[in-house]
Amino acid sequence: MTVDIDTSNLPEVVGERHIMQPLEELRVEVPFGTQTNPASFILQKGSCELWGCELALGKPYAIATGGLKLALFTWHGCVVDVDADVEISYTSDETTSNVAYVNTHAQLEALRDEAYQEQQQQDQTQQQQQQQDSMKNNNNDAGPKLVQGPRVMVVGPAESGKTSLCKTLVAYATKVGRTPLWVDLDPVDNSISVSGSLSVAPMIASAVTVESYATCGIPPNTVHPLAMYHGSNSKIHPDLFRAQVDRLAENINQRLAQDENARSSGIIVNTNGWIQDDGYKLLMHVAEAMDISVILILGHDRLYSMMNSHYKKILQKNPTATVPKVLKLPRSGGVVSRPDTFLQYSRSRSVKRYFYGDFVDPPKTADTTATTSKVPQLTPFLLQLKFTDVEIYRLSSMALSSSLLPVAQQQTTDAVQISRVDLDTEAESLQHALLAVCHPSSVAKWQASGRARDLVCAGVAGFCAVERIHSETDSLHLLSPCAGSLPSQTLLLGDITWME
Ligand SMILES: Nc1ncnc2c1ncn2[C@@H]1O[C@H](COP(=O)(O)OP(=O)(O)OP(=O)(O)O)[C@@H](O)[C@H]1O
Repeated sequence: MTVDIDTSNLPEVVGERHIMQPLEELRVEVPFGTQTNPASFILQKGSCELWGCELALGKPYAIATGGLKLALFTWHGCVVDVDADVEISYTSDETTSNVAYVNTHAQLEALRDEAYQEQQQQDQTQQQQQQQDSMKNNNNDAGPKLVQGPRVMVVGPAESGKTSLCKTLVAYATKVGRTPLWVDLDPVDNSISVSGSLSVAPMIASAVTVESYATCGIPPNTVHPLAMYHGSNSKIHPDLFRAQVDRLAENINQRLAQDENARSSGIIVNTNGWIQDDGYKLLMHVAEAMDISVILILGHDRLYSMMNSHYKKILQKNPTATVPKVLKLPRSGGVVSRPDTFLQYSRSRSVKRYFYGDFVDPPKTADTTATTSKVPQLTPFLLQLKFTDVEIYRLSSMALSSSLLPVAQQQTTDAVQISRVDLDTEAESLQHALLAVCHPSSVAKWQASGRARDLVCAGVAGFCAVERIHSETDSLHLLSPCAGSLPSQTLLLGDITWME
């Protein structure tokens, strides 16, 4: 049934106008372009949202370099203008997946409410118990059991809409005042930090914006993510991945133990699209390590059946075991696969955004002739360091295939290894490399234990990019997000390079 959308008193058309019926979605693809030719869209009437994040009426959203593949969805109908060199744009009414996602959010909300109330009751009982104990002079130090909100993991093949679903669930949750942790375990295309990392960020409503959802995940400087450097955006090292996930899970538990609102809000985990063989094992590892309570599978029957029967077997052996609920969700018909060049630009944009922030309006000055074009939000600095001032370690994995080991023997060396880069002979190979700067505390821990995983499975202080190598003066120029010396001299190297 079509509804009459009131198109009276509309402002002048900006670009192309789209009049959308309730429950329709405008799907837009814009290629990467130049900064002088930004893509913009504006909601002229009604209401609509980008992956759960509502657009403000009459506000132009400009994306400096284009490079968009997005969907604007309306519950009640709207008028949207899109001003861009669009590759393709069309309206679709096949949006049952959006309805399924909002229903999923409602079910998660019920679990969050339950967790919050249970925690309140438990705290009350605990207080009463403590009062009684103090009257009887009993010293019962057993702490209360921490009640957890839903721990959700989104899985599915590559380009099935996992990231978009995570964004939607995060946006809906923060809109109603929740503060879930958003975990991104996709080093190939990370929404929270630069690509090549595994990361987690505590989400709040102000960190969910249309501009950042349209390009990456969160606007710079709103929330402070914890990022571990996996070192590659083209492949996943299973041992390193497992070790980093375990440590992330510990960090998440520590954080949630301190923060009651975040605990009841739960976590939302985005995974990578590796679902076959070792990839499947890694997913099961994540589910166990992160104590996942709900697994959402995007349109993949085989994966659904494999996971379901895995947990059924566990329950058959031990009927009291706690296993996650496995749910299948429809995949949106709008999800598109991105060509390699698009992905490369998109990764490069996420690194550039790390150093320069978003493009924002220039500060207002009395000079009326001053430029009005957008300027980068942040200013990175160039550090010049001697080779002797830094220690650079390459991430590597020493995992031996079981076929290379004697029968029934296990590998004795730690599979997570690092090797020092000899700057006297290998400096040239660092050109444009992205380096992770380690925290002094993790460097100290690693030096005391000698275990590489103490260094690589810790959150990094930040990232630097090698701008130039001066072999004649034995020095290198690093682009750093802030002025002053680096927090530590120990840097991690993967296979990611970046140049402006
Ligand atoms: N409904 C939609 N309409 C148009 N484009 C969409 C829609 N949903 C998702 N997309 C786009 O499709 C692409 C793939 O979606 P998304 O990143 O969510 O998938 P993914 O499963 O996380 O992919 P990957 O496994 O490669 O990280 C993205 O560019 C996204 O912006």
